[in-house]
Amino acid sequence: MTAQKEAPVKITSKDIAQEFLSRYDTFLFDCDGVLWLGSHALPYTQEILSLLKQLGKQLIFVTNNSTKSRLAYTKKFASFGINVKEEQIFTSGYASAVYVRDFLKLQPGKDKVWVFGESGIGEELKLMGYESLGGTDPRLDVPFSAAESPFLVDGLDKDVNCVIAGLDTKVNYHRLAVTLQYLQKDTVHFVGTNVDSTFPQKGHTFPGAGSMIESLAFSSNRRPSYCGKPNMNMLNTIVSAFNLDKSRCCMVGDRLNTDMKFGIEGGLGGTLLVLSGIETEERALEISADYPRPKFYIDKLGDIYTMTKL
Ligand SMILES: O=C(O)COP(=O)(O)O
Ligand SMILES: [Mg+2]
Repeated sequence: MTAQKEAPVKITSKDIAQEFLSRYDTFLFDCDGVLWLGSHALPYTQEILSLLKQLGKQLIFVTNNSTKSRLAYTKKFASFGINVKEEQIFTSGYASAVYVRDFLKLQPGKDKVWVFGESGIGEELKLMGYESLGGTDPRLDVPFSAAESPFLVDGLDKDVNCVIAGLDTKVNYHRLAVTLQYLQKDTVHFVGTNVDSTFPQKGHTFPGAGSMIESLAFSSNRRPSYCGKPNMNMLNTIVSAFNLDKSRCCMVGDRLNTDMKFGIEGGLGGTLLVLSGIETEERALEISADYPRPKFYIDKLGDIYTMTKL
């Protein structure tokens, strides 16, 4: 892993904040733990994003959260008073659908995808013309019975050639059991949205997508192809979509092994770790083989706004 040799700089004053802002033209924002915790916006999220827009900065949102589609995210942003276009948003669900289309080259209208996860994955697949099964189908909410599951009684769907697994807050034995049946076929590809072991919410840390996907990996004795951060395919898609000068880009995130790794291994000019989600100051400063150190860190994103404005 490319190590960040210099110790991370903590943004603690107006001068450091302004110097930080002047270095970059484009900011790539992680969402959970940076902009909000579930339905609670973090302080001054709306203000810092509009300040950056006023300064002429380009804003891109890169989330490992696959539960919502990009369109659904525009509505979440709007609920916080933030106007964001679908093209500015990249989710791990979208990245997984792109992988199915461009790398696995599954055929829309013919190949189907079994989804372990929420609506964000199936909606992105549908936009690309793929039929998906499983996912939010309410019949999966029923307690599992091998003899009665409508997904098993008539046999597996022969057109399913891929499983995409992501965060599912309705995870249960029925979903795990049927997904495993598809993964036991070695012709079925195994795609994971994101590795995040945990998921930050207001006042709590809950299980993340990785904890569910790894359960499927363990039972099937297979490894998934993970598509979200820190996978470089996701970064390459973004860099070419916007023709970005990577040296003038900064990745802002709350997790070292996804967000900071994504920015550092992707050769972006900067990385900013916020301590409002998963990580602590101690871990930000630690030298570890498992995750890189960020270039900058700050308690929370909104502090940049309060430091420069108030
Ligand atoms: O859903 C997750 O696990 C994390 O999402 P994030 O990348 O926006 O922090
Ligand atoms: Mg995050």
